[in-house]
Amino acid sequence: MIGPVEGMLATAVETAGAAHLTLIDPDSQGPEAAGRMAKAAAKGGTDAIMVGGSVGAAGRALEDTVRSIRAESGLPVILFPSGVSGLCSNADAVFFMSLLNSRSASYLIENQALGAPLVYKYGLEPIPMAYIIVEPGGTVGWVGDAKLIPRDKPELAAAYALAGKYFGMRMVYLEAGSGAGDPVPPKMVAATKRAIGDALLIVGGGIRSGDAARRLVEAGAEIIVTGTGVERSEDVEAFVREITSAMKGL
Ligand SMILES: CC(C)=CCC/C(C)=C/CC/C(C)=C/CC/C(C)=C/COP(=O)(O)OP(=O)(O)O
Ligand SMILES: O=P(O)(O)OC[C@@H](O)CO
Ligand SMILES: [Mg+2]
Repeated sequence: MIGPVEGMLATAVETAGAAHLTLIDPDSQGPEAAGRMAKAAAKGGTDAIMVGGSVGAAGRALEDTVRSIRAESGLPVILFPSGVSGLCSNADAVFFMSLLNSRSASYLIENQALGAPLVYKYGLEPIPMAYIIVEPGGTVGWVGDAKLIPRDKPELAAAYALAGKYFGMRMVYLEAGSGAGDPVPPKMVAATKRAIGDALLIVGGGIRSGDAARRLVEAGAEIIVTGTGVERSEDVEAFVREITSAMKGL
């Protein structure tokens, strides 16, 4: 069943051609700074805030960060958990993902099995998502024990993505890893989108400019994620505006 946050993202994609998500890692700054970043990102045209990190995004810092972001930005918060400990009760939704190219049962199904009762108890909206990590993969590739998709093998990304769609996942996330030197190649994005049809394609990792975001959306990406660029920019509103104005309404 499609919930309100997923519905909002689908509508944003329908009306503007693409949506933008800002990733905030609770381990990178305190709750107040996270709230300020989210507020500026909202002014810059981001559609929702993802909260997570591969290491240390848990407990009180996670909850306080989510609270501050919701209060300051008024945007929905989607958890992007590295495991069960990345869940908390005061967010709106969770990317309920399986890392399809992991070698570890822990990231394929175990965290999800242990987390599912909490998602239910907390009343979080689960958004079923296939998570696929492409070279270079960064910290998340290592932590998630991923058999990284080679950058010159778009057909492998497309095959994993189609498997996810056949499992019923309505979103596919192609991830190059936070801070990647280059984003996922546009050819891989195009091949993946061709394979998954009406499932929504999210692309993230190493996207630092409006041009890069536009190239990915032209190739078939529907949701663009930026994390490091937002964390590092002096003027978050201007940075997010550069990305969103380049990729929306094409
Ligand atoms: C659905 C539930 C309960 C768990 C899913 C568990 C899975 C499949 C996790 C995938 C592997 C993993 C470690 C994901 C982490 C996702 C994430 C928050 C990545 C980005 O973090 P950043 O903070 O940008 O990167 P750094 O860690 O490099 O800072
Ligand atoms: O930090 P960046 O490189 O923007 O990557 C964001 C996201 O894809 C990481 O999960
Ligand atoms: Mg981080």
